Amino acid sequence: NLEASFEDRFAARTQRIQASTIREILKLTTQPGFISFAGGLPAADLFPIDRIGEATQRILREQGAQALQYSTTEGYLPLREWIASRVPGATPENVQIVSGSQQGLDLIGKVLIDPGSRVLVEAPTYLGALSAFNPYEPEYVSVSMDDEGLELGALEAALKARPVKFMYVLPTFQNPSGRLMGLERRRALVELARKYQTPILEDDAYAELYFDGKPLPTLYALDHALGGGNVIYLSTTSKTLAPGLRVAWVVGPRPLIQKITFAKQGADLHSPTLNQMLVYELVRDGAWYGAQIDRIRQTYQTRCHWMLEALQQYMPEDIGWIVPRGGMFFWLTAPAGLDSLELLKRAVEEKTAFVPGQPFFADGSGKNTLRLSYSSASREQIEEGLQRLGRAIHRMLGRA
Ligand SMILES: Cc1ncc(COP(=O)(O)O)c(CN[C@@H](CCCC(=O)O)C(=O)O)c1O
Repeated sequence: NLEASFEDRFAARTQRIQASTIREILKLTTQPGFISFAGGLPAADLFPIDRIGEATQRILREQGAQALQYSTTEGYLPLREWIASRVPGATPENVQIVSGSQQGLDLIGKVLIDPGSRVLVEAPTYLGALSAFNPYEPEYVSVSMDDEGLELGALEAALKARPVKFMYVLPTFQNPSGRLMGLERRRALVELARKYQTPILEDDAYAELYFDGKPLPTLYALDHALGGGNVIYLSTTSKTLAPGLRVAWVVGPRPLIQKITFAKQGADLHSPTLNQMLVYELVRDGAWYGAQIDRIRQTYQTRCHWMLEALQQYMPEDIGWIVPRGGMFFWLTAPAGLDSLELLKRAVEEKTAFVPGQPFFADGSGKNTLRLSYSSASREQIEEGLQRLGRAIHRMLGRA
């Protein structure tokens, strides 16, 4: 029949389009009584719903026609000006608003990756970036990490071996490992990237979610101090306001931003006008926005501590983890033989879930790793969910 014949009609590039593991698990976890640690879902109890209602009403009252009309592809100018004012050396012409940083990843892939282009990524890296880049058929170069992030020796060897189109780096509370790259490593990385004239795509989704100490300078800022032009910076309001608004931005060299703007014209014309105006209304009040982010930081630090206690109590001793100093995730490593995909099946039987680690590795490794998110779990859910997970792991490791 005609419907079935679509199976033969798909473009060749769709061979590289697979379901997102996170999105697929998300669907699973809507069953009652299910406790999921899978999606990096920001704490819904912290969404500023009343303030968003008031601001939306005000915008519709005072600028309704503009808010509901088509608008420019580049994005709402006052918001671009606000973003540029916080990025060293940036003007609004360096800023493109995108519908979630996920769209930023897709558009950057679309304008930079040819079939066979080498794209350098961390091992592990954010699986959503791999999903965005895959249809453009890159050849990934996976580079190992130590406690601080990318190992620069391995990185230089890879850059020396063959030309790389760009490197995708998450220096601040890396997804999924939670790692934080220190200042010296950041400086050395930026210098290395300039030496090999290989642009860095810096994905800074979790920059504001630090628990202690001061935020470190972005790779973009460090590169700007050396003359600029070699870092593309991605950030989003998904973790500080609400992911459902889909408002994020790319800051980068003007020729690239212009190309992304043209690509976006062909993708969705522009990001939602009302949402951009709403985000601007919220962030322009620095006192409120700063307090909002403080609330989020304190909540995640508390939930992170609860999960750490539960891990110590319920995990077998041969399960290792990295204690994050910000962000949303614990990254667990099990004994080499344990397959976390198999573990997920047993965990789901116990009505709990996490993200198996293998989809975060471009080189197919990482079977024995898993990612847990604490950002939207209560103390009881963390306690109960980790007990369930502990039982599943003990059974798999063949212990009572
Ligand atoms: C490093 C990094 N870059 C981009 C994104 C996408 O965020 P946007 O909401 O598109 O701005 C994210 C969001 N990742 C979350 C949310 C995924 C949400 C989902 O697929 O349901 C996660 O890893 O669970 C990220 O961690």
